[in-house]
This record gives sequence, C-alpha cells and structure tokens, in this order.
Amino acid sequence: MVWLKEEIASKKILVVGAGGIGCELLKNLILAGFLDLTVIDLDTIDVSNLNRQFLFQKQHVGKSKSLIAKESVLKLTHAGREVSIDARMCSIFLPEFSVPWIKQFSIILNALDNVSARNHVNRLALAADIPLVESGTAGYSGESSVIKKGLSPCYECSERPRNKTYPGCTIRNTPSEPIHCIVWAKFLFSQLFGEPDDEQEVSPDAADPELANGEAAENKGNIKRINTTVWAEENDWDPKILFNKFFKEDINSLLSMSKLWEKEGRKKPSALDYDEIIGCGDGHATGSKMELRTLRAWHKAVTDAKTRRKRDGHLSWDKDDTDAMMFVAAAANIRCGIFKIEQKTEWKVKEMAGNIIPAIATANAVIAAIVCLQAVKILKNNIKKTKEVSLRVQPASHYILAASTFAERNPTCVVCAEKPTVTIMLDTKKVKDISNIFIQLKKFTLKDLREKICQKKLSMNEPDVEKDGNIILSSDEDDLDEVLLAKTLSEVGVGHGSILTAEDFQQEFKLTIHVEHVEELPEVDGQNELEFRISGQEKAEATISSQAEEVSVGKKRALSEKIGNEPAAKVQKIMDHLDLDEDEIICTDDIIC
Ligand SMILES: Nc1ncnc2c1ncn2[C@@H]1O[C@H](COP(=O)(O)OP(=O)(O)OP(=O)(O)O)[C@@H](O)[C@H]1O
Ligand SMILES: [Zn+2]
Repeated sequence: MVWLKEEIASKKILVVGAGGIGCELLKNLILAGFLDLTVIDLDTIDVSNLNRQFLFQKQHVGKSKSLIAKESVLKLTHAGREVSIDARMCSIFLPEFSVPWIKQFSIILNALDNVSARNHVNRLALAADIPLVESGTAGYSGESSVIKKGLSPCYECSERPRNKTYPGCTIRNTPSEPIHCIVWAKFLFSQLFGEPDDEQEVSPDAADPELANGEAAENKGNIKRINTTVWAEENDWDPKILFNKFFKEDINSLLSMSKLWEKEGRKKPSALDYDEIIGCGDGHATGSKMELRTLRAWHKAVTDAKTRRKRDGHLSWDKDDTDAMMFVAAAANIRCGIFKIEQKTEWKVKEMAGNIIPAIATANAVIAAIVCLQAVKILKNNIKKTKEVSLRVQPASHYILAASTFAERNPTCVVCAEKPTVTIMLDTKKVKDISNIFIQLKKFTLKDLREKICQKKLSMNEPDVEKDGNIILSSDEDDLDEVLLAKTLSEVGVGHGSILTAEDFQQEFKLTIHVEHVEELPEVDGQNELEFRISGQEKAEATISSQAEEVSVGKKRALSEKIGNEPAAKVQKIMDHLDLDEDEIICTDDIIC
C-alpha cells in the first residue's frame, strides 16, 4: 500500500467549513497522512463551539476558526513532516473561488452547515469535475455521500429541507401553535428594528383566502395602511403604543374578519390593552399575573432593542443575541396568550426560534471518520464503490450505520441534468401583493427575477439573464441600478412563452427558463400566496431522517451494521425496529473498503 500512502501525501484536498465536522475532519486527514490541505471558514470561534470543536480552546474565542484549526492541527503532525495548510477566513462564495481555482484539488470535502453554501460547492465541484464528499449531522443523526459528475446524484438532485416555512395567513391571522407565534415575533423584530422585508409582514392579512369575497374589501377601508418600520420609528418605539397596535388594534381587526372565526375548533383571540393590564396609573393592575409578567418583559425588551437600534442602526435577528431573543420570547408569549396557545419558556422559545438541534460531538466524529475514509477510497480509485452512509441512533442509544450504493440520478435535476431546464409560472403582468393589508396589485420586477428566482430559488450567486441573445439582467454591479431593477418582466419583453437563459459564471452553471404566464397559480395546501411557481424541479424528498428511512425500510439496497459487540438479541431488536432483513445487514468493511 506504499502507493496509496504516496497518493494520500501528494494530493491537494479542500475542506470547506471548520466547525463541528470540519475540526474532526482536519485532525483525521492529518493523522491519515494528508499533507496538503486548504481550509476555508468565514466564522470566528464562539464559546458555544468549545464543547465539541476540540481544536479550539477558551483562549481562541473570537479568533478565526480556519486559522486556529490550522494552528492546532499542525501540533498533531510528526516532526519532520512537511505539512502545508492554507487556512482562509472567508466565504466560499467569494469570486476568487472559481471553477479553475477548484480544479487544483483532487477532492473537495464539505463540512458546512447550510444548504446555500452546499449548493454552491456542489455546482463548483460538478463544473470542475472534482469529487465532492458531502456530509452533515443533526443531533445524533448524520450522513455522508460522494458526489461525482455523471456517476452519482448531485447534492441538488434531492430536495434538502430549508428552514420550515408556514403559510403567511396562519402567521398573520390564525396562529394555532406556539411556533406560529414565535415566527410572527421574529418577523415583528425585523419589522421594528431590522431592515424592512416585505415577506415578513405581521399585520392582519386581508387577502386570506378564508375570507369570503367581500369581507377583505370591506375591511380595507377601515384599516389605515401603515409601513410598520417607519411608523415604529416615528413613534420612537414607544412600548405602550407598539403594544396597543399589535396586541389590541390588530387583534380587533382580526376579530372583525368574522369568517376567520367560523371554522370549527378555532379559538377567537382576545385583544389586550396596555393600560388595562398595568392599571391606569392608580396602582390597580387588572391584568392576570401572567399578563403582567409578559407585559413587563415586553417593555424591557422593546426598550433594550430600541437603544441598540438607535446606537447601531438596523439590527438583524440572531438566536445568540440576547436582546433579540428576549424580544421574541416576550412578543411570542403575549401573542400565545391572546390566541390561547400554550406559552413557552425563554429557553424553549430560543430553541424553537433558532431552530436549534443539539450538536453531538460523537455524531460529528463518526461522520468525519466516514468522510476521511470516503476520501481514501476515492484515492484508491474505488469511487464507484463509495456508499451513501447514514448514521442514526436507534432505541437505547445504539448507533446504526446504514450504507447504500449510489442512488439513481434525478433526470429533472436543475443542476446536473443534461440540459437543466425549469418552467416558471407567474403572472407576468400583475400579481397579488401579499405583503400588505390591502390586496394590492404589484408587478413582478427584474429585481424579483434576480433575488427571488435566480438567487433564492435557483441558488445562483451572481446571475446573468438573457432573452434571445440580449442581456436583460446583468451580474455586473455597475449595470444593476434601481431603475433597471424596478422594470417589470413585461417591460423587458418577457411574457408567456419566453425562453430565458440564466447563467452564473462563477458556478459555470447555465439554465434554461421557460416562462408561463398564468393569472391564478394553482393552490398548494389550500394556500395560494405564491407570486410564482417553479416546476421541472421535482426533487426526491431527502432529509437526514427520511433518507435513512429510505435506506433501511425501502428498497433492498440497504446494508447496515451496528457498531460494537452487542448480543445478537439486541441486534435483532434493532433490526426489527428499523424493519431490516438479515440480508440487509453487512459488515462495516462494505462501507469503507
Ligand atoms: N459560505 C461559507 N463559507 C465558508 N464557511 C462557511 C460558509 N457557511 C458556513 N460555513 C462554516 O461552516 C461551519 C459549519 O460548522 P457547524 O455546523 O459546526 O456550525 P457552527 O457555527 O460551528 O456551530 P453552531 O451552528 O452549532 O453554533 C461553520 O464553522 C461555518 O462558519
Ligand atoms: Zn443533480
């Protein structure tokens, strides 16, 4: 195996991310004999990383993850070994990380924590035709797979869950679970103290499809249209004025939309009044203990956030920002009370608002080990034999590794199909503006095409869009002026039947977009709030858990083995639980050899 040692020592490896998996991985790579690594991470070390990112210690808090990871890993190398680690503190999205730059590497190893960056690296790796090892963990679960152009599905062949979203009218009009109030409170924080975002409206939605024909129109005459951000600033973020607007006037508006409250089992909200809770200055508070407590929390949270907003400018919501969290907890709990929904502790609100799944060091270590083994297997020219590996914990803390050979590629994948194509259905002339209390008619602009379709939905970084050989949207910043971006699609000649070519030069990614003009989009889940729908992007569902499920329960391609030496009865119990047959059990060598 001397040749393999030489292969390992001579190949350049790119590691993207130096967090939970990244730290473990860098350590593994160095100990396995890799000598030429590049590591990119944009972040600094947080105290909360120290429980599982063992290359970092207390004195490193606030310093660059990639640079400290390099420093710590170099201490593990044997004397006399010439190890080169190029550590960069920046985002993989930077234009310098182009396809030609990526081509210098033999393998790319992702150790990221977000879908956008993973999509971006997926495209770079496909365009450069370099094998990519993808990995991720969520609590005790994890997975790793190898992506190779033409051979395996790409990362975007299957749907990856982005943050769960909720229908706007549930959030704005008819919350029924704590999470609905928490999402509303996060939106409210952004509306009051952050950059205004018209997709994060909080006021009652008169365009709710549940409202009967005339009701929304009747209501719109009665409710003054307000830009929440400007209004809050004009009122100097007065906690009492804000309270009465969001928890009294808006709730009364909702109550006036009588159709909403006819649905069986739905509880009507009850509006609150600031003075009534706190007592009108005569010391006789009339609110319940709970109302008084949440109102005081609201008062403090608004005052603290206001001070920050005045000092630092627009704030952005962050689960680790105490002021932001206290605001969200207070606002969410007041709204829960109004809608008779169970209130949550501040800690629980933080967990739900921040979408926090505890990160487990062991899961990261197992997955990082698999990633390293996948890399070795690729260098052994055994890429076709690499497996998709899932890690799960099943009853009573037994770790299960399930592995399967490459799944089928998705022929309609927007990224790795022969000719990536999508159809976009939208009203090219006018669409319903769901962002305001009026049912307004708004045009779909080039800015929407750039930000909502090309960047958000199609994961492009700097898109150029052409129609009939003419550029209608350029990635060049000098060409991106507000006047051009405000033009509607019809103004630049895009209508029913138009064929556009969208291209991202950094990703070397090109996509054909067919435009279909529709006046009314088909409903999904009884909701019709979308401004556009993209088809031709049908993806297989894949989440960490559902993928694991597919491996074990689904087709007979699943192979697994329990780690450790548990008695046969226990193994059988696990197999039963996972619905695995005996012929689906193999030894871990099958995963790694
Ligand atoms: N675009 C990007 N470019 C480079 N590195 C990135 C990019 N996006 C995310 N990362 C890095 O990927 C790493 C992922 O690691 P991990 O999932 O352990 O997250 P974390 O931020 O360290 O922990 P947590 O989110 O649990 O607090 C992070 O260090 C993060 O900075
Ligand atoms: Zn694909």
